[in-house]
Amino acid sequence: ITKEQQALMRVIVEAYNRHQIPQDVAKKLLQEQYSAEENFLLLTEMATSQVQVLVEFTKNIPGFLSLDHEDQIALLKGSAVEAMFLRSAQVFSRKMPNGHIEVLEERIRKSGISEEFMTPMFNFYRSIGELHMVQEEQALLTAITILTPDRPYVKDQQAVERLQEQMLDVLRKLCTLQHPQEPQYFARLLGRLTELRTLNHYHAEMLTSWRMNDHKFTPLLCEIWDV
Ligand SMILES: Nc1ccc(C(=O)O[C@H]2C[C@H]3CC[C@@H]2C3)cc1
Repeated sequence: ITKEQQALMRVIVEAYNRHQIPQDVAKKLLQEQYSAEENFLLLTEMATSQVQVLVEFTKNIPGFLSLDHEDQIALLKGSAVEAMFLRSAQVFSRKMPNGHIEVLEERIRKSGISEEFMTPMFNFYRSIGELHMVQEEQALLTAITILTPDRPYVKDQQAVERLQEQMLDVLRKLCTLQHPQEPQYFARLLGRLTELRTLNHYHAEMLTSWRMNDHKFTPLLCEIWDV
């Protein structure tokens, strides 16, 4: 790993750790009562803060702010669901003290999310948990997800590809260093990004069903998901 790649990684990891879900949202998960309405409001608050954290993290990805402004918006809107699930999977699988995980799982299960979406979502959480990623890998994988060139409406795909390739190169070297006994580890991480893409479809269904039951969203969520 070259000196500049180490600097790149430090910037990404610091940004990733600096922007975390506010503690008060996490605390509320434990305190509020368990009605479906209350659970939905908590998830809305959680998703809204996840999107805020995503925007702040993205602004710190070296080179991102030099991209075409409309492409910056297209990348954020195109990756918001995947970045949110990647981060909540990581929060789920490690950051949260044990008691909290069951509570969050319980609230998600009882918030009007349809069963057919629940399974793939928790399978994904489990598959991320099993990887035991270090924070550098988590931060780089999130940046790689955001810098996906073929999102809808991206005009200058080459510019995005150049940034993404830089991140992929650092991640590949890091995996070789961190997991010498597992040469396939890097490929497994990228395989998670494919699994992540399938969640987009389920998430869109989830939003539609909530909207049909007249559930309230925040302005930020309406804007990022065009609902
Ligand atoms: N009004 C909304 C509430 C929650 C979401 C959402 O995507 O929630 C995500 C956060 C974690 C729990 C369900 C998923 C993962 C979207 C709109």
